[in-house]
Amino acid sequence: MSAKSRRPIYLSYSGPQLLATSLLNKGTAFSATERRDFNLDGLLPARFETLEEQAHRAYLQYQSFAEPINRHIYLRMVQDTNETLFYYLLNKHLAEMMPIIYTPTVGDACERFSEIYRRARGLFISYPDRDNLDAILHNATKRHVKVIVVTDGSRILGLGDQGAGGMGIPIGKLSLYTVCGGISPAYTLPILLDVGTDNPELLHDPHYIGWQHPRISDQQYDAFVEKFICALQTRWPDALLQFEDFQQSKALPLLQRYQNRLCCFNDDIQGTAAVTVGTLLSACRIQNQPLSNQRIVFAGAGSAGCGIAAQIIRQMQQEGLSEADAKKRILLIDRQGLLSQAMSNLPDFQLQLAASTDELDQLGLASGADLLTVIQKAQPTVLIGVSGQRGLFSRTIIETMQDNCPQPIIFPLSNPSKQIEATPEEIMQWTQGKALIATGSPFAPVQIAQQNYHIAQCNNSYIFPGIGLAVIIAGIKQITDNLMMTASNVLATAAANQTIDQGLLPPITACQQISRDIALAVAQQAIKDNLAPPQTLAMLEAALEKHFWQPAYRSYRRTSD
Ligand SMILES: NC(=O)c1ccc[n+]([C@@H]2O[C@H](COP(=O)([O-])OP(=O)(O)OC[C@H]3O[C@@H](n4cnc5c(N)ncnc54)[C@H](O)[C@@H]3O)[C@@H](O)[C@H]2O)c1
Ligand SMILES: O=C(O)C[C@H](O)C(=O)O
Ligand SMILES: [Mn+2]
Repeated sequence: MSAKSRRPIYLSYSGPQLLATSLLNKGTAFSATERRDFNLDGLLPARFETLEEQAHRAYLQYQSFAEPINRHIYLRMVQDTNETLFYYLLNKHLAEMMPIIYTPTVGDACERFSEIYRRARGLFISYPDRDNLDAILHNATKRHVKVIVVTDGSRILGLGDQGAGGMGIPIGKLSLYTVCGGISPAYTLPILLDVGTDNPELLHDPHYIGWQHPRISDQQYDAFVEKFICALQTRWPDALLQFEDFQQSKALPLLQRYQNRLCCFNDDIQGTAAVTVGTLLSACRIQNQPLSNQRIVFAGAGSAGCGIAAQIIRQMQQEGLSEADAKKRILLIDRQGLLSQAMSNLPDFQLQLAASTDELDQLGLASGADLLTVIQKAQPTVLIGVSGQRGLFSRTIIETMQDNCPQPIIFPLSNPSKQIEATPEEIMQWTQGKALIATGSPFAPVQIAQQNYHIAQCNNSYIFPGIGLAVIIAGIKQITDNLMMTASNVLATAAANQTIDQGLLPPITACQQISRDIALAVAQQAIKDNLAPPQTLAMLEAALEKHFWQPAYRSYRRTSD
């Protein structure tokens, strides 16, 4: 539906209050009639500007900042002043601005959150306010919240505990829900659960903006989250809740506790698994091999690593392997080396995926073997980095892998860029341009022997906006691994024509189309799986068109009209 054919919005706001409401503010784009009707005369300079003209000025201002962090601060200011202009700008310059509002610059913004803090956005729910949750949610002032991203700031990208500074992540993720998934910013809400921080620098920083207190005990934490979830369910029972950047000890337990109680998912476990399986399928297509032929080694067996491994096993089972045989194709390495069933004290989610003693014997590997030894002996065809450790993939490791596999698939997925296991440039040089690479953060194309290779950004941002859109158009009640698998297959299909030099995934500028495709496929699957009320494809398509928000100014009328 074009913006022009949309009905006017009836407002009770006027004057400075209207200009201060970022979802409604048009700045110099308020017409003469609107200026008169809404008491704006004299509050704006004389000239009327179109959105396009405003965006032109904003882009010049944006370019006047050299440092990514300053560009981030600028864009966040535009977002907090005029959201229509912010999303119009983003749409126009998506490839350039996505790394500024999202990964990797959002990582700097989280680390420096207190220092660069300007204006309030979203909800900070701190532990001392635990008896006031309903009032806090009420203060969000948004009646129709449909997508929430929540973090407790405990594992922000590969940057560890950032406390309240972690709020940068939900804000950035929700910006992508809007720009890629067409979800109106009026429906989104970022939330930071402030349960303290164990980051010593933040605990001693006189400017720290959060609750300056060590993280609460596990018992207090569980009770607090439970209260939060209950308050959410009372106020917005149909909203989608995305858990984001929770530390390992919390991520999976929270997902397991809540996935059957409300419409929620953990992006680092499930969204990452979906994008990675989709990207792997794209690499397999280039190699003309099924996924089930690959032997896969993980460096990092945390939320992301084990989430991806579990989804790979499901995909291999779909290709015809038994669960046991699929498991055998995967080896996981964490700080203590190769994970095996012989290790005591492994958490359950790792134990389930750890190698059996029989497998170790067959491969001639010892429990706890280091990465290099595992690569020498197991001869993997795929290496996935989700460790957050810069430099973990050394030249020796990559060269050793290629000794037994001429075209290795190597995915250093850790974010932000400074935490990557090895850069695409390094890997391409060490493999003479042969490796099929995908990274979590964006990287410039690599030139080898006069050939430019684009590097796919295997980031969950290809997945979650489409999931959100699916929930909205179909009224999905629960997010399952099967729905995530549907999303990864849609992504693989979208990548079906990629050539090696174009990279394993379509460019991020294709994200709107991919999100639409994911939304429709996931919605249909949810209906089949009885997770949403029946609707025809035509009905879903119509709902998608109706909901897909585009940045354009609407006309306003006074409520008294
Ligand atoms: N590309 C994406 O879309 C995406 C999505 C999620 C997470 N990530 C990235 O993956 C990384 C991990 O995220 P997570 O949620 O799994 O965190 P996590 O803390 O749950 O897991 C990280 C694991 O790496 C292990 N590790 C640390 N040093 C290691 C080493 N030298 N060798 C082997 N293992 C080591 C840790 O012990 C831990 O188990 C982060 O950098 C994050 O930014 C990327
Ligand atoms: O935030 C990202 O860029 C991806 C992912 O969710 C991460 O935690 O690294
Ligand atoms: Mn994350």
